[in-house]
This record gives sequence, C-alpha cells and structure tokens, in this order.
Amino acid sequence: MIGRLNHVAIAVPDLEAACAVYRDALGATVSAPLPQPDHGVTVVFVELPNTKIELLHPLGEASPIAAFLSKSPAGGIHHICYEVEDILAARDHMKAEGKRVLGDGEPRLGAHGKPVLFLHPKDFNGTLVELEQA
Ligand SMILES: CC[C@@H](C(=O)O)C(=O)SCCNC(=O)CCNC(=O)[C@H](O)C(C)(C)COP(=O)(O)OP(=O)(O)OC[C@H]1O[C@@H](n2cnc3c(N)ncnc32)[C@H](O)[C@@H]1OP(=O)(O)O
Ligand SMILES: [Co+2]
Repeated sequence: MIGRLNHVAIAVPDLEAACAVYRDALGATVSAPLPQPDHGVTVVFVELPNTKIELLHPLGEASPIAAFLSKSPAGGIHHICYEVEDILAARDHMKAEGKRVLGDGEPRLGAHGKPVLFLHPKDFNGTLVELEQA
C-alpha cells in the first residue's frame, strides 16, 4: 500500500537555528517558514535529492508537538510520511488491520495541499506515521 517516502519530520525548539544547520552546514535548499495554523505548527521543508526533511516548530496554544518537545527539549525525529495513492482506501485498510487512525479519521489538507492522516505511534513500532495522498 505505501509508496514513496515523502518526508521525515524533525521537531525543533529553534527553527532558525535548525534552518542554519541544513542550509549553512549541510548546504541544502531550505524553504521559507510556512505557518500551518490548522495543524498547530510552522514548517520548513529541506529539499533533498530523494525526499524532504520537514522541520516542525510549535504554533499556537494547542500544538501537537508541544508535548513531544517538552519530553525531548533538544528536538528529535517526530514522524515519517509515506505517500499513498488513495487516502480513503488506505485509511479503511488501516482500520481493517486494527491500526488506530488519529483524530476524527477524516483526512485534512497538509502542508503540500494534499490530504493527510496520522497513525498512532504505538501501532507502528513507536513511530508516528503520516500518510499523504500522492
Ligand atoms: C504540517 C502539516 C503536516 C504535514 O503536511 O506534513 C504535519 O506533519 S503536522 C505535524 C503535527 N501533527 C501531528 O503530530 C498530528 C498527529 N499527532 C497526534 O495526534 C498526537 O501528537 C499523538 C501522536 C496522538 C500524541 O499525542 P498525545 O497522546 O497527546 O501525546 P502523549 O505525549 O500523551 O503521547 C502518547 C504516547 O505516544 C508517544 N508519542 C507521542 N508522540 C510521539 C511521536 N511523535 N513519536 C513516537 N511516539 C510518540 C508518547 O511518548 C506516549 O508514549 P508513552 O509515554 O509510552 O505512553
Ligand atoms: Co508531516
């Protein structure tokens, strides 16, 4: 069911410092910060030849990454995003497999303007999984 690796997301306490690491130390192309108020995060995309790194910083009072950063104040890998051809078929398949789809189970538009869903980390070897419709 899963296709390409779309991105690996890293939660960071200091977005500009994290951008500097990828832009200046590693020589990558780094996007401008993109506020995503519906998701409670500001994101920066780092373009790599074969995938992307998504730098995540909390936005607003109820950010889903606030608890993660309080447990890991220096930041860390937060989720991994796989592409799927059909997000609703993927959701229904995950449910049939007994995997927990987070939220109300309805896809929302992600940072690329495409429908996304999240799957519980406890069902995927301790890794939060995002599915994005290709
Ligand atoms: C920009 C848009 C979009 C895109 O287009 O790319 C994004 O990527 S948005 C990214 C941010 N959005 C989300 O993360 C939404 C989905 N997340 C959630 O629904 C919640 O964060 C969560 C995963 C359900 C956890 O929330 P909560 O239950 O409130 O936190 P706890 O701290 O109580 O965690 C319970 C349990 O799970 C472990 N955990 C939590 N987060 C992660 C994680 N990222 N990776 C691995 N494990 C995680 C946490 O440690 C707890 O474990 P125990 O302590 O053992 O119970
Ligand atoms: Co993501």
